[in-house]
Amino acid sequence: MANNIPHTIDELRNKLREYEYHYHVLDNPLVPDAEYDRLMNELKKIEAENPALITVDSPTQRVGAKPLDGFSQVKHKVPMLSLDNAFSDEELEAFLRRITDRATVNIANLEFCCEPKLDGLAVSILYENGVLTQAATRGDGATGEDITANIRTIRNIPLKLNMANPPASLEVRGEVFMPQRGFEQLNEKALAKGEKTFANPRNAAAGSLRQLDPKITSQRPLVLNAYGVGVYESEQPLPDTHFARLQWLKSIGIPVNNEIILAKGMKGLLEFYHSIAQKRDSLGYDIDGTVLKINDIQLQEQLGFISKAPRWAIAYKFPAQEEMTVLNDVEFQVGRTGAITPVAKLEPVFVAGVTVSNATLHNGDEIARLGVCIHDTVIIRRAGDVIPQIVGVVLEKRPEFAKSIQFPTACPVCNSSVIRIEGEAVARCTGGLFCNAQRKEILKHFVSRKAMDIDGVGVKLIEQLMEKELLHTPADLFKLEKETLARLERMGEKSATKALLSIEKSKATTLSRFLFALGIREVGEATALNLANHFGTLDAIRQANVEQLKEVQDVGEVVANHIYRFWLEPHNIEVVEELISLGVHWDDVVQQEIKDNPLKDKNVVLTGSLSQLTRDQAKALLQSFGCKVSGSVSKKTDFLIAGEKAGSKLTKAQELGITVLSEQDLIDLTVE
Ligand SMILES: NC(=O)c1ccc[n+]([C@@H]2O[C@H](COP(=O)([O-])OP(=O)(O)OC[C@H]3O[C@@H](n4cnc5c(N)ncnc54)[C@H](O)[C@@H]3O)[C@@H](O)[C@H]2O)c1
Ligand SMILES: [Zn+2]
Repeated sequence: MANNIPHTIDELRNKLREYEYHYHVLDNPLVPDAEYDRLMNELKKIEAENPALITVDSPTQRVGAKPLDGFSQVKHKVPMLSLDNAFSDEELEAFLRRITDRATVNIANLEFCCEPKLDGLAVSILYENGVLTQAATRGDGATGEDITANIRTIRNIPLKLNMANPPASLEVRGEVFMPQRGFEQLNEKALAKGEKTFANPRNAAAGSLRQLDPKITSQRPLVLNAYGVGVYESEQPLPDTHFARLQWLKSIGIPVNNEIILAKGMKGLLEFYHSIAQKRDSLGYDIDGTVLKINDIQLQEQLGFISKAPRWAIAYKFPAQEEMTVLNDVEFQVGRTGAITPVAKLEPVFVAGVTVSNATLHNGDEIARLGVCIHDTVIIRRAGDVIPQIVGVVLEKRPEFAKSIQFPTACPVCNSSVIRIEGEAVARCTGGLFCNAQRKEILKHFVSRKAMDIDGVGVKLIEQLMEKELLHTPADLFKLEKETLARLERMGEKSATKALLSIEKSKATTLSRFLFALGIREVGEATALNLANHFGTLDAIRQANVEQLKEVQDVGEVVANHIYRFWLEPHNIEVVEELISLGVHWDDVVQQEIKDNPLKDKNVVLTGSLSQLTRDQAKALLQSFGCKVSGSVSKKTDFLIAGEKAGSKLTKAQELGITVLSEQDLIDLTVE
């Protein structure tokens, strides 16, 4: 066994170095911090038990990582250190005990400056004679990267100190981080452009600050909070407590965090820790714990440093928000609107205080973006009240038997086909009228006032009937019998009669109400009316292709596709035909006769931007004169109406020799 230790230690150290490189240098961690911390603790334990094995280059003895090649290097005059960690009250007590071992103080009265531990990256900013002249990352603590140009782009960092007699040099130390809102917006933009997103705000901040092109940094929402002073040269001495120094920094224009307070003894430290933990979700920026520092600078100096951290401060950390676990399977759930959501079935894991065994994967794009497979080890993030999410895959742990995730082509609930309309992230079950997952919403909508207007059938009754398996599709409503209804809870003879009467009455309806009642996605009342007026009969609507559907006012590509797909699903047709055979009827819409005019029956295309009419107004105007308005220019096109900045359609029309009219021409034609 003993022989095994050096081997284990080497492996451990190499693993830690690899993780540090990816985290500190590439800003792209391979594993969650919790995993890194576990390995680090293990190494510390082995080294504590075998002090002879400690080497100067062990990860326990060093800070961060070497600076990246692309940047010039900055040597820190005063080393930039790390912090010792505590993860429990016992570890915090041990820290306090180490202080009393070295200094005669009464802990109960010892004052600490208590600060949130901001989750970004440490920077050093040098002001010479009041002017910002240099900025650097922490790097390996001795040497950092020159990021002066990038730091100058951060709005809350003054380029000049706000004071009369500035010190010859003042090195401000602090954390640059990205507030959550900015992080979300940045990721949304990246997603929209199909670019890589950041797993968390810390990576986003580090990746944004360590850019070779400061223009990119300037577009990133970064913020500085200062937490200390490094080099200081001036005739004026600095205040003699840490807290007073922070106040002074604030007074000369350097931003300092507002949550910082003074507290005494173990009790005071714990109170701060718990109150900040409570506020954590509402701060608007990520913190991963508290930093507790002895306030008296003289005592700080007396205590000094151990290898890579001061003895007078500790980071008391919160439980990790990111953990890793195995993705056992993916289940596809069908929502009330037919949206199909992949749900990750996880090996249960404890994250930020709760056991997590499910996480949302959102949609097919998200699965592709993550590149996640079943049996992968994944990184789970649970921040605040947000549903746990998979933010990354630990590729080095992918087993050979990992298998890719197949998005279903048929609905897992009703077996209707699943489609995804171009430009939409969500895939949906098309069996709207038939699908059990969607039936409650569909039925509620079907009976509603502006649809079939069945006022004797409310939500409670629908729920009861569904529970008793008496109601699956809207057609079942028309098969209900009085005895069945009367036997239901809170129903009785009278309500049953009333329900049946209003069901009977609803059979005489209009085409537009019926269309609206079918609950086709994005077909609201107005669209249903336009469809009915345009096509006149249900059969005509059923037979229309996407191009023909797009001729209807207010119907664009997406809506046309929803309507078209609805009729492609045989289950929907079954229900509609059943409704009709059960007696639902309407009069076909009589289409108005349009008087002869130069525009009647012409094929017209609109392009460019109009100044007097909106697109929809122009379309409606043309239709009222009997035009067919379509989206693309072809040989069949009679007129092209071209507004400002018309592009390829105009060129094509000119090539085909098609008459081109201006917006004014159109108005003149229609006024006469
Ligand atoms: N996931 C990985 O692969 C991986 C690899 C390496 C390191 N890490 C993580 O990095 C951390 C270790 O890095 P570290 O050495 O920078 O230590 P640290 O982040 O735990 O603590 C030191 C840092 O805290 C920051 N800080 C925030 N608020 C502060 C305040 N008010 N006062 C003083 N400092 C404040 C400073 O940037 C300082 O450099 C751990 O959380 C570890 O899990 C993760
Ligand atoms: Zn379905």
